[in-house]
Amino acid sequence: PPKMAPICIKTVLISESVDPRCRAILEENGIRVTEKQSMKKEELIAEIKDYDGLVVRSATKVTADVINAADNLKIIGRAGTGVDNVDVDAATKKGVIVMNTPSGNTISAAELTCALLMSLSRNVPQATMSMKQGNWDRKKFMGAELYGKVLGIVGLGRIGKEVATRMQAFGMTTIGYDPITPPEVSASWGVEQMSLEQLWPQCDYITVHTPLMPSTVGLLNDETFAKCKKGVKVVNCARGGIIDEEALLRALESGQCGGAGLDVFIEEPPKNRSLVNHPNVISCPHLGASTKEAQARCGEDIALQIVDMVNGKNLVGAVNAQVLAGTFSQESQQLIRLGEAVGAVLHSCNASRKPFSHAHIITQGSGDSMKSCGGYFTSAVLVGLLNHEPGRSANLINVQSLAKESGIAVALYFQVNQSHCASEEAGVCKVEVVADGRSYKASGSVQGGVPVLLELSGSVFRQPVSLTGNLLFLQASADPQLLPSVAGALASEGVQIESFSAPVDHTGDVWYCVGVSSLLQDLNVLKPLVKNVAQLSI
Ligand SMILES: NC(=O)C1=CN([C@@H]2O[C@H](COP(=O)(O)OP(=O)(O)OC[C@H]3O[C@@H](n4cnc5c(N)ncnc54)[C@H](O)[C@@H]3O)[C@@H](O)[C@H]2O)C=CC1
Ligand SMILES: O=C(O)C(=O)COP(=O)(O)O
Repeated sequence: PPKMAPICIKTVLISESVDPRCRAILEENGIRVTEKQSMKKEELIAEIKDYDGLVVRSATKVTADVINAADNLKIIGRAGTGVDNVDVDAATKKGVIVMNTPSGNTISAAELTCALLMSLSRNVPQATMSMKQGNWDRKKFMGAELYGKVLGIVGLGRIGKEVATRMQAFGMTTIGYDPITPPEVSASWGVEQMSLEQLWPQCDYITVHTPLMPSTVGLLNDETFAKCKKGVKVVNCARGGIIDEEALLRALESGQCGGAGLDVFIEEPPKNRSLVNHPNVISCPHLGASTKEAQARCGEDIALQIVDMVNGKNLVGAVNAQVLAGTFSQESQQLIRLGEAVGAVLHSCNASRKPFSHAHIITQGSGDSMKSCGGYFTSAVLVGLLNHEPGRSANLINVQSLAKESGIAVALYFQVNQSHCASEEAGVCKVEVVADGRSYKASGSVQGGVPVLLELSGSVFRQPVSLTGNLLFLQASADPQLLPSVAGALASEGVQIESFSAPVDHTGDVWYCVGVSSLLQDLNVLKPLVKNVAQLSI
C-alpha cells in the first residue's frame, strides 16, 4: 500500500575518512554507523546491501552496480562538493537521493589553488627539494612576480570567486568565463567575463573551477593550449581531465605551457607518473579539501543534512530529487498522501491490469498550494499508480523516469478556482488515467488533514470518502439491496463493514466505496454481486 512515510534512515555506512563529527551526529540521532576504509568495489557491493545510507568523499566510486546492489539505500551523502564519483542517474532511477555539502570546502580548495599559483610563480616546491638535496641554487629558480599578471578563471562559481578575490590582493588582473554566472555578478567581485576564445591569449595563468562533466572534459586541450600565450602556467584543483592530461604533457614538453599545478588526476592515484615527474609540474594528492576546517564542516554538514531530512525538517544539498524540495510542509505532505491515494485507487480499479498509457492531472484551487504543488503532486499520483505493479518500487525521486520508461504520457493542468467555499479553497484534484483504451477518473481533496475521494469514474459520492484503511471499490447497478448482500458475502469471510459510501446518482452502473475491517483473501466472493471490484489498503 502507498505510504508517505518520512525517509527512514537507521543505518549508515561511511566508506572513507570523514570527520568524526559526522558519525557522532548521526549516532546522537539514533542512526547506527559503520565506518570502513579502502573498500574494494566487490567489498562495497557485498557490504552496502543492508544500509539505508552511504557517506563518501571522492575515493569511493558509487557506480550503478553498487547502487543496484543496495536494497535499502535511500541516500548517498557526499561529504564534499564533486559528485562525479557517484552515478547520479543510476541513483535517481533507483529512487536514491544524492546529497552533497557544496560550500564546506570552498575556502580550502581556493586557498590550495592560490598556494599552487604562488608556488608556480616562485618554484617553491622545486627549490625546497633542491635544498633538501644539499644544493644552494639561486639561478635555477628565478621566478616572476604575480603582480600585474593576468589570471584566467574558467568556472566562476564558489571556488572561482574566492580564488579571484584572493589573487587580486597580489595585484593580478582577473578575467574569466562561466556560462551561468552573469557577467555583472562576476564584475562585482572584480572578474571581467569574456568568451574562452578571447580569454586564452590574454592569460599568464589559467585556473579551472568547473565540475567534471561532458562539456568540461578537455576544456584545455591541444587546440586551446595553442591559443594561449607561450609559457602559460595552469592550475587544476577541480577535477582530473578538465585539463587534458596528454595535451598538458605535450604543451609542457614544447614549452607552450610553462608549468602546471595539479591537485587532481583522471586516475587517482595516477599510475602514469609522467606528469607528476615533469620538472615543471608541482602536484598534490587531491588535498584541496584536506584541512581540519573543511573536513569538520563537510562531515558535520552532511550529517546534519541527513538528520534534517529524516526528521522531515527540510532538504538541503540534494543534487537530484529536486521534486522533494517543496514537500516538507504539513500541507504538502497531505497533498502527497492525496496524490498517492488517488493514484492507488485508480490503479486498483484498472480491471484490465494492462499498463497505463495516459495520466492527466488537473489541480484546482483558489489558494497557492494547488498551484505550486504541481511537480510533486503529479509524481505522487504516479507513485500511487505504479507502486502496485510487480517489481516496481516507485518513489517521488524515480517515478517520473519510471513513468517515462513505461510510456505513460503525463499531462498536468492547473485551474484557478474563483469560488471561496471551504472545501474548494483546500483544493481539488482530478485525475484521469487510460489503460487498454479505457478511461478511469477520480477526484479528491484534503479535508481535515485527511485525503478524501469525491468522485470515482462519474459517481459523485454523497459524502467524501476518507482514503484511509482498508477499502473496497464496487461497481454495480444502483440497487438498495446491494449493501445487505455485500455485508452478507463479506461476513461469510469474517470481514465487517465499517463504512459504506454510495453515489448521488442512481442510474446505470455506479461506484460504491466500502470501508472494511480487513482486505478479502479472495475477491471472487463479491463477483456475483457486482460488475467490478477492487480493494486497497491505504
Ligand atoms: N581539489 C579538491 O579537493 C576540491 C575540488 N573541488 C572541485 O571544484 C570544482 C568547482 O567547485 P565549486 O566552485 O564549489 O562549484 P560551483 O558549482 O560553485 O562552480 C562551478 C562553476 O562552473 C561553471 N561551469 C559549468 N560548466 C562550465 C564550462 N563549460 N565553462 C566554464 N564554467 C563552467 C558553473 O556555471 C559554475 O558556476 C568542482 O569540480 C569540485 O568537485 C571542490 C572542492 C575541493
Ligand atoms: O569536494 C570535492 O569536490 C573534492 O574534490 C574533495 O574531495 P575529498 O572529499 O577530499 O575526497
